[in-house]
Amino acid sequence: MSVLVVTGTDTGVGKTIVTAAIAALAYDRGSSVAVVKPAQTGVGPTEAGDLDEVRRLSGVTTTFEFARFPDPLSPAAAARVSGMPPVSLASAARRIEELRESNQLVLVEGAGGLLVRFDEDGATLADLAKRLGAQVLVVTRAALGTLNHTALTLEAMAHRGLDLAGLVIGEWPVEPGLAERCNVADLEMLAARPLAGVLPAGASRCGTGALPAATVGSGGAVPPDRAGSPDRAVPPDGAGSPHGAGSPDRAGSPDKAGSPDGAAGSAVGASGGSGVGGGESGAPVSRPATCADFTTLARRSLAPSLGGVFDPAAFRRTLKLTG
Ligand SMILES: Nc1ncnc2c1ncn2[C@@H]1O[C@H](COP(=O)(O)OP(=O)(O)OP(=O)(O)O)[C@@H](O)[C@H]1O
Ligand SMILES: C[C@H](N)[C@H](N)CCCCCC(=O)O
Ligand SMILES: [Mg+2]
Repeated sequence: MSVLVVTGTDTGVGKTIVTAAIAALAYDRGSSVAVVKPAQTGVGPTEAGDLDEVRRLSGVTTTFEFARFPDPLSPAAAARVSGMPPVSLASAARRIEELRESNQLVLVEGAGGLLVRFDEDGATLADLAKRLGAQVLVVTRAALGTLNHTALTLEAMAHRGLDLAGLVIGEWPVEPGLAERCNVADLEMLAARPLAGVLPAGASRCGTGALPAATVGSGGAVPPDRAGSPDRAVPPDGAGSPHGAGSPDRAGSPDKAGSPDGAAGSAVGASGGSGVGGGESGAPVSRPATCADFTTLARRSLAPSLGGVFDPAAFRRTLKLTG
């Protein structure tokens, strides 16, 4: 149904954890969700990639990595160096369109920022989003330097007629300094809208016994019944939370288009291996505590447009910001 492209102002800004958070919330409310990483670079054939992290945190197992290149480079450069063929934008778009037919939400995580190249012809994630007619979510940093990177990304999107789904801060520090605090209002000014989410630092430690303190959303969350904003980027399909955090969960996803990660020409094994959602048809499986914790955190950290209850105005009040 919907495709949401997740980009960032840079590599390492938290696209993967934000993708996992959106996936967790969609899954929790009963949506069929697929997550695609068209090109994974910087990890070897047997190493964990971004989709392993998505599976670990969200419990979503319908994940697809179209190509993997070992060198930590842009997909175009990594393909060139490895001698492997680059990712074809046309074929990536085709496969995502197929997934869209059988899933209520398809999340597509880029590599690095919006204009990083997939191939020698200069195809980018922006081209993929355009071809798919997908909204683009921009993950950004909180720290000094983010205003320029964010402005450049948003300007490039506007130039290409791409629709902004929202701006999310990927990692909000436990002790924000002056720049981080001031940047909240300035980022909202650049996006011409409130933040669509703020993930707290340490969010990826879910499941390691070190869930971060509720630095975001505590006292800022709006009641769950507000989670029906008309301008939501993620469709409000499904009623209630059939996969409620910690509750018995769905059986394996019968609605997958093709087979999950690793099965379609990828060298990547299905190393998610947690058994989440992987039960025999009809047999409920439990959602591990990692995903329950992470889903709770995701709900507090993402705005209603992304399925959560994060309230940017309350967040600003908590920071004692006026902007
Ligand atoms: N909110 C957060 N809490 C804890 N760690 C975080 C958070 N956001 C990002 N990180 C960490 O920062 C690093 C980079 O983040 P991440 O891998 O999500 O970046 P990315 O934008 O997905 O980069 P890439 O372009 O490689 O896909 C990771 O080690 C991740 O665990
Ligand atoms: C290896 C890294 N983690 C990403 N997967 C790829 C980032 C490419 C960035 C290219 C660039 O903007 O210079
Ligand atoms: Mg990533």
